Amino acid sequence: MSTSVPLVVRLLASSVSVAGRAGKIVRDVMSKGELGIVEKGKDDFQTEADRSAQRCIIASLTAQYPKINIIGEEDNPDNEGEVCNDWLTIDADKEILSLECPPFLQGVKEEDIVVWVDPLDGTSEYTQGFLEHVTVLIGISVNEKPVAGVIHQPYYKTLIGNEKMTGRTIWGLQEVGVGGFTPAPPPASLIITTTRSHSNPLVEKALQVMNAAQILRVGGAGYKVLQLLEGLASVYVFASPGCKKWDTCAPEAILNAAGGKLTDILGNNYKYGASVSRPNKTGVLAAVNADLHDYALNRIPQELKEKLANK
Ligand SMILES: Nc1ncnc2c1ncn2[C@@H]1O[C@H](COP(=O)(O)O)[C@@H](O)[C@H]1OP(=O)(O)O
Ligand SMILES: [Mg+2]
Ligand SMILES: [Mg+2]
Ligand SMILES: [Mg+2]
Repeated sequence: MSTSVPLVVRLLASSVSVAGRAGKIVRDVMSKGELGIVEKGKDDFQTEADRSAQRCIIASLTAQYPKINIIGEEDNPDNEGEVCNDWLTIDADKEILSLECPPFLQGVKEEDIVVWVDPLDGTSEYTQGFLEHVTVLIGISVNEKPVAGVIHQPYYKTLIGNEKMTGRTIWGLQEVGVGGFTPAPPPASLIITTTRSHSNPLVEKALQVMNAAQILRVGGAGYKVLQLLEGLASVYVFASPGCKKWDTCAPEAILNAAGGKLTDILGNNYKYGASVSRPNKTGVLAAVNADLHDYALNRIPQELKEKLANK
């Protein structure tokens, strides 16, 4: 790999490759049928796929970028341990390596970067068989801001010619754009996407006030942001704590690169430095463009915003 390629671009290229490898681990665990489910908390599960995919991603990125702070969702004592060679992925996606690095990211050093890893987003859906909702998320932040990211969808199916392909990888880089799929314009009417497995009265209240033509209930922050990018929905509303920094870093970076916006329910940006608290306490509000984001933000009653802020 050429070292003349700026660090952020190399890291994104490596992340695209390793996300695909992690996606294969996610499929392999499911085909073996031994999910090894552990309950971390209420409505909060971990499987062998979450654990193994995270070990693969963290070991592979650490081997290549030893000084980058990489934070994964799973509290996994094996993270530091040996990882089989078959999981170590040091390839880098060629298409990404050839991207022009935006000037503001050219001088970035390993010490300036925090990578947020969600090895399997949509674990509830994974255990219940809603496999297309499952994604692998790798978000790259620089000086607390999400600047690049990868959403890999291990169960996405396409036909290319006569060949069946499984899995796809969507990426985004600020000031460059997005790739790995064809973005589509927003739907003509207001279609909202939201949680299917973590709802509560506040979440429902925030949906009621939107006056939406349709509400889609699907799993995972990654999958919902993909729905925005593909023109299946225009706004993602989740007025509840529950998501964490690894859920939103990659989706936010990709959505930004496509001209969209992701904030909390009060309209404030989350920060992604290593010392921030993990939970996104004040929810998620994302939209395909600033106008729709403004519309949704203005619809949410002040009282609901305060309830969430004071939780
Ligand atoms: N109450 C919660 N407990 C644990 N994880 C949550 C909770 N709410 C949201 N999440 C995480 O945020 C993602 C998006 O939320 P939702 O699917 O409900 O819209 C979930 O897939 C889950 O990520 P993960 O599956 O990686 O643990
Ligand atoms: Mg989880
Ligand atoms: Mg997640
Ligand atoms: Mg997860």
